[in-house]
Amino acid sequence: MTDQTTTPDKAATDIEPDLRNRLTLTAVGQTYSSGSDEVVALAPTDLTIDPGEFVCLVGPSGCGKTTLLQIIAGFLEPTSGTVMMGSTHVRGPSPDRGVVFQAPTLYPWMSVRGNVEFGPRSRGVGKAQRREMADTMLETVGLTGFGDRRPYELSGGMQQRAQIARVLVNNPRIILMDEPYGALDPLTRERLQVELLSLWRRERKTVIFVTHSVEEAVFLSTRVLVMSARPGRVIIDRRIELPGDGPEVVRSPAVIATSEFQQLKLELAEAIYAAHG
Ligand SMILES: Nc1ncnc2c1ncn2[C@@H]1O[C@H](COP(=O)(O)OP(=O)(O)OP(=O)(O)O)[C@@H](O)[C@H]1O
Repeated sequence: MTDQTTTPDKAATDIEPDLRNRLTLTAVGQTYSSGSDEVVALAPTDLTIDPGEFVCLVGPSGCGKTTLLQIIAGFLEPTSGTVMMGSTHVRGPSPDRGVVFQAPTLYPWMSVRGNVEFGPRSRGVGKAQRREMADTMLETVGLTGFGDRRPYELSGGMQQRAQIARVLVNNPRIILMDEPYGALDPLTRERLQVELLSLWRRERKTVIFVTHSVEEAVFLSTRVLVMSARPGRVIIDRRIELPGDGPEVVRSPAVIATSEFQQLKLELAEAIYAAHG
């Protein structure tokens, strides 16, 4: 399956750059069937995400966060509705939408650099160029000097950085992250959160990030979507603005101590608690 442009190519290239990277979900729903059982994981959902947004998805366990992310990634075709990336109908995975999972999925038999080179190599990029691309990305995520190591020689946090480099090297328009820091210790997690914010500022990508932590969601995002218990649907769509925010500013963990942060965290935590039903 590959993505399909539903309008002529010319129209697709004439479209405003911002709209080309806009993600639009229309009545997207998912029902899983196994035997005679049916599970409505995601109720029909309408959603628009603009380029450069940092959106966090939170909600009770089993409310369909991963399902929604997998549909946007193109790993899962929804049982109803459509996903559009600009004027292109999402019908399968694409390097345009890079995915970072909770458990790093690096190939253990390859070096770290080999893992990062994997995407460009599959696209036929020559050896010298893909090596340069990989080394640049490893530098971006703070792994200069670790390219020749095997993934198992890296710590969990370093493996997550390598995974992010492997996604970024494909220059995706959207980065989808499914609880990427869930398994990390609190200090590493905080460091990687700040690194991610700094990367997001520099690269100007759209990020969609699933987390169970309301604090993580408020700290990272420009927008939080709260989902209800099954069948999942978006019940709160909240813009996040914190003291000191600005187009070039990378938030510091110090913002967590502000009353504005704590107030937002409380508001969203209460909504999630109520969403448990
Ligand atoms: N392949 C599948 N077949 C059948 N049911 C599934 C499948 N995948 C997910 N489900 C069900 O769909 C619902 C939503 O699952 P999903 O993994 O999207 O939730 P989630 O919000 O990401 O959960 P968690 O926060 O626990 O990771 C759950 O009830 C789950 O059991």
